[in-house]
Amino acid sequence: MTPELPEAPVNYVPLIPATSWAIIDSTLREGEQFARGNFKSDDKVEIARALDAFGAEFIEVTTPMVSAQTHADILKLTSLGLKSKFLTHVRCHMDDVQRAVDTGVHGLDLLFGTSSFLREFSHGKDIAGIIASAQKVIGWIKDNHPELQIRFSAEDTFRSEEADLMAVYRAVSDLGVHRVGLADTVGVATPRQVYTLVREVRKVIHAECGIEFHGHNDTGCAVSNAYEAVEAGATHIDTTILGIGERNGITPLGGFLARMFTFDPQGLVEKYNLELLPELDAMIARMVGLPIPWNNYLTGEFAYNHKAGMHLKAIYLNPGAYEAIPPGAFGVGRRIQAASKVTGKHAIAYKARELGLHYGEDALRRVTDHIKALAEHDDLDDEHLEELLREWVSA
Ligand SMILES: CC(=O)SCCNC(=O)CCNC(=O)[C@H](O)C(C)(C)COP(=O)(O)OP(=O)(O)OC[C@H]1O[C@@H](n2cnc3c(N)ncnc32)[C@H](O)[C@@H]1OP(=O)(O)O
Ligand SMILES: O=C(O)CCC(=O)C(=O)O
Ligand SMILES: [Mg+2]
Repeated sequence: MTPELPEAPVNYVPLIPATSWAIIDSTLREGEQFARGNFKSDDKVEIARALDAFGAEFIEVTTPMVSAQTHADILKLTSLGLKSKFLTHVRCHMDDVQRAVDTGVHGLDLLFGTSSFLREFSHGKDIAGIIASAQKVIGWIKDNHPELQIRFSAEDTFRSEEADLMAVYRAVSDLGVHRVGLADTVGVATPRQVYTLVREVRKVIHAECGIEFHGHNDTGCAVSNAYEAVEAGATHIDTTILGIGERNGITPLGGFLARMFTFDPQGLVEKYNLELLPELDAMIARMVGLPIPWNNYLTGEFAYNHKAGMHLKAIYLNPGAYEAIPPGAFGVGRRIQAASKVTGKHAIAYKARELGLHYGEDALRRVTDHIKALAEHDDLDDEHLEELLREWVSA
């Protein structure tokens, strides 16, 4: 139990219990499609182990069709004996599926683009052709590998005709898939669209069928859309560490968990080793050769930086005044930036007390104003602040 966790009121029932959804982390699939996502075999093992330690329920890996090395890497990953279940993302094609079934994965994530863009420019099949391929491929898997979980996703869902989508989802549900996927492939969906469509899809699939959401971040809605999907009844959310993926990526693991934490903190603590998130983010930043963005959810350098005097007064009394999520729950700390021009007397008094110094009201006002004036163009560093507080206490 994380000590800083906010206490839930007695008889509190979480609005969205963490038990209602699972993570499919796709750092090893969508993440490989990121501009700098060129993971070596050892990197893949490190990522899989880290996700497993974190508690990710599923890890999605690239299709073995990519290369002989990728095929060998999947075999290696699935033989690690991890608790996380591996899924491989394959085209709805017999060659791909036959190559994938013996890789030791728990399931196959099939997809077919259903929008007019992808029907015309990607694979050239109409809706009837997509359904016919799905029947052939899913039928073969069911007959030959009934142990495998099957998911079927309509790629570019949110630019597809609703009637087409419903026909496809109904057909694959009738074929007995375990999950259907909605993919916001170009990141164009709004939260309301996601909510509405998930509800509609729920009506045409069988009762046991899960619903997965995969959302790109082109218009900045990847986290909100994943949240709306869950609120509407989605059972699985695709994430990647730091959100890496095609173009500007997908729902980031940290961002999604930050969102969901606010509904059921205890549930998240029970499911995941949340305090490992900084290590996960740092690991991927290192592998892709980029810094963690300064404003990254939870783990960005300034995600828990407090500066303004009005904030600092309250933060010292109760950090919850200006923090939705206690940083300790995710293994990060807060930063108090007390010696800037926007500081106030309460923050300065706290800093002084930390040094064992006590200021009367007038002296506190004077030293605060002096610090604010000195910091007009740049903050004072800790050393300078301490020196000044010691000097002015007797002045
Ligand atoms: C939105 C997404 O992220 S979808 C996932 C994207 N992931 C990948 O592309 C995985 C990495 N890809 C690869 O290594 C290669 O593209 C491979 C091995 C899959 C295929 O390589 P190639 O045979 O050289 O084909 P190429 O990539 O140029 O073209 C894509 C082919 O897939 C077909 N295709 C596209 N979508 C699907 C689908 N859902 N199901 C079946 N076939 C499909 C296209 O029709 C095209 O085949 P064609 O040449 O017979 O028309
Ligand atoms: O298979 C899926 O559901 C998602 C595929 C994908 O990466 C996308 O559509 O952006
Ligand atoms: Mg994608």
